[in-house]
Amino acid sequence: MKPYTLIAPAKINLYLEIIGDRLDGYHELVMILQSIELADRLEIRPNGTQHIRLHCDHPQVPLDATNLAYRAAQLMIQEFPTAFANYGGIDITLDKRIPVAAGLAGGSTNAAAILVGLDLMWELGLTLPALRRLGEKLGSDVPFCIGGGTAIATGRGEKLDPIQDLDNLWVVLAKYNSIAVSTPWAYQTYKKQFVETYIRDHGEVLSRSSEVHSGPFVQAITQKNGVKIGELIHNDLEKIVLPEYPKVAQLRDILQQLGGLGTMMSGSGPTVFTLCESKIEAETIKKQAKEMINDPDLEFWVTQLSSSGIQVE
Ligand SMILES: C[C@](O)(CO)[C@H](O)COP(=O)(O)OP(=O)(O)OC[C@H]1O[C@@H](n2ccc(N)nc2=O)[C@H](O)[C@@H]1O
Ligand SMILES: Nc1ncnc2c1ncn2[C@@H]1O[C@H](COP(=O)(O)OP(=O)(O)OP(=O)(O)O)[C@@H](O)[C@H]1O
Repeated sequence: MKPYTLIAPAKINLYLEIIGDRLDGYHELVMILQSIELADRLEIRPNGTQHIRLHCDHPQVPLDATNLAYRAAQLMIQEFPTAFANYGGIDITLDKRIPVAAGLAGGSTNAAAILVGLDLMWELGLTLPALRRLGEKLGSDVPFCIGGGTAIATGRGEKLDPIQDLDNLWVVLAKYNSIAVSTPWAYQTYKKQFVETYIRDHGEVLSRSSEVHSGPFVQAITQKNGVKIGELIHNDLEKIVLPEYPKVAQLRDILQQLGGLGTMMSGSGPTVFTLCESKIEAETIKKQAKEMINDPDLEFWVTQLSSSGIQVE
């Protein structure tokens, strides 16, 4: 049986609005999710044992059952015991290029790659909706990561509506190596600061329609209007993460001053991105920011928006 190599792209959030509280402890969201070309590579091969073995030399990546790629393989074994009995265990080798705990869905895209890879290796013939339903069990960002591209995500992030792909723009990403943000912490703090206060003040749970500008945002994407997109990017979690991490707030300010179409934190952070019209513009902003901040802890990437989800090499 042949091994498979999977390309698992990261995502950025172009838009993240928290519109409500949910009984299951999650938040109701309206998001625009966007794949980027920065990607991890995962190789899966049958190992002739009854076990999942994960190999990765990145110091921040766990190798046990807390790894989302490992959990995705466990889920496939549980859902398809006959295929597992026929094909046996797998070795997963993860080449981690997406920064960890960065707001770029690194773990989620790895999980998505394992679902897609085992579907192929075990010849299951699962449809995209079926793969996405499996992905939901692993995390809110996983369903998006399977198909990637540009999508409107609602619910807790798992309900997806595709929109026109926005693959003509470039992006500069910047992240302090020593700063990692926990997604549960960001949402729990949001809940304490905004949702619970709302309940206290209004006597009812927070539930609003998308108040900011997701409608105009979708229109700007359809028109491929980079300037408008840059003006309308929005992330409610910035209200939580930026005050807690002043270095990230300062990085965001500096990148914003340097130009591009728009600058924002991705997801629960702490990665900050600037959207650009061209690669040259992105490289220039990266160079200037590097000179201005001059901190070896700060890492930059220049990459392009992508219309791809998980790809088989
Ligand atoms: C920040 C984003 O990455 C933006 O795309 C996502 O909203 C989070 O996606 P994710 O990491 O796949 O999230 P999950 O693994 O499903 O949940 C992690 C934690 O985030 C919180 N969470 C997540 C999604 C959501 N709609 N509401 C939440 O409150 C919950 O506390 C949950 O325990
Ligand atoms: N395959 C994986 N790759 C990276 N981290 C993983 C993986 N599996 C589990 N983890 C753990 O999950 C934590 C969050 O890592 P991840 O890179 O997925 O965060 P993130 O990009 O902020 O996620 P999201 O954007 O979906 O909220 C890490 O601190 C790490 O311990």
